[in-house]
Amino acid sequence: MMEQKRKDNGVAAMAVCYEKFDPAAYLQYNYTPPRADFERKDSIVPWKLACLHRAFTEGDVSGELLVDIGSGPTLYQVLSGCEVFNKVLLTDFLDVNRQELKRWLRDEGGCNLDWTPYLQHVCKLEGRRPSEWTEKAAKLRQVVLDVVPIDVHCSQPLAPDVLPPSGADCLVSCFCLESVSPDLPSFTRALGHTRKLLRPGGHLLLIGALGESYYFAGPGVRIPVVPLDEAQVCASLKESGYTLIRLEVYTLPPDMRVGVDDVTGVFFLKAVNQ
Ligand SMILES: C[S@@+](CC[C@H](N)C(=O)[O-])C[C@H]1O[C@@H](n2cnc3c(N)ncnc32)[C@H](O)[C@@H]1O
Ligand SMILES: O=[N+]([O-])c1ccc2c(c1)CN[C@@H](CO)C2
Repeated sequence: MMEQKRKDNGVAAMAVCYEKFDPAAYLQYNYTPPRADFERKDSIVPWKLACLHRAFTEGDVSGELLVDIGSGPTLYQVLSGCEVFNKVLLTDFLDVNRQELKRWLRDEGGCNLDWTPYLQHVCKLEGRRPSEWTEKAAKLRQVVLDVVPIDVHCSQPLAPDVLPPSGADCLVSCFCLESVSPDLPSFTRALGHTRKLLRPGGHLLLIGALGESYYFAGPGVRIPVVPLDEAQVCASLKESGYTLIRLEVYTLPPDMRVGVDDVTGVFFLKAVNQ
């Protein structure tokens, strides 16, 4: 009884932290230069986009439905996947983030970040002209089904009727699980909960923070993070029932450490549910 209460308290405390999450600040901190500088070979966001582009297009990932776990206020994570899947479901715990994404999807203006450079960069990765970013934006708006609530700490993270009985064909999740879990066992349990959303043989594309113990999601909004190393990520992946295909690591150069967190590295992994 005490153990369950301890788990519940940790998750509840994390939810309180997220009440102050500021999408505009978060986007400013992490998705503008230098971390998102498309002219720099060593910038973090182009590295992430290259990992995702390769993973979605190297031939083993296929199906109808791609689900993004913990989308936040960002779209970069599905810019390659929207060309491979004809249905994309975005998810987040917070309504402020779901509303940010819906504003972009409705093309009504008022978004807190201009995604054009991202769309142009991914067009280039696809061998297309950057000017085709408008077609890519239209494609993304066409394939996104909805932006729905999610809680990865629930054994059923999504509402019952959201997914088809067969589940998703592919999951993508970026900087979510380690940023919402009070400790490593909770991170591993959340990974296991997400696996239940994925069909057998489906793929997981996971991006996350290494060595990070906190990040700022707004002025004075300090959110604790489970500090992970590669070995822990691989152990949690195996314990939750996934089979690792590939793990890649980006180590932050000093000028990518901009004071909004203490992250030391970023991992990208591709895994399969079998
Ligand atoms: C660090 S942000 C990551 C956002 C985005 N995926 C990215 O790549 O930048 C973590 C996200 O997890 C969401 N979140 C918080 N608690 C959650 C929970 N219990 N289940 C799922 N997502 C949660 C937050 O609302 C936030 O959008
Ligand atoms: O450099 N980046 O592209 C980037 C993007 C998002 C995030 C980080 C770094 C590090 N902190 C996490 C929250 O735990 C969020």
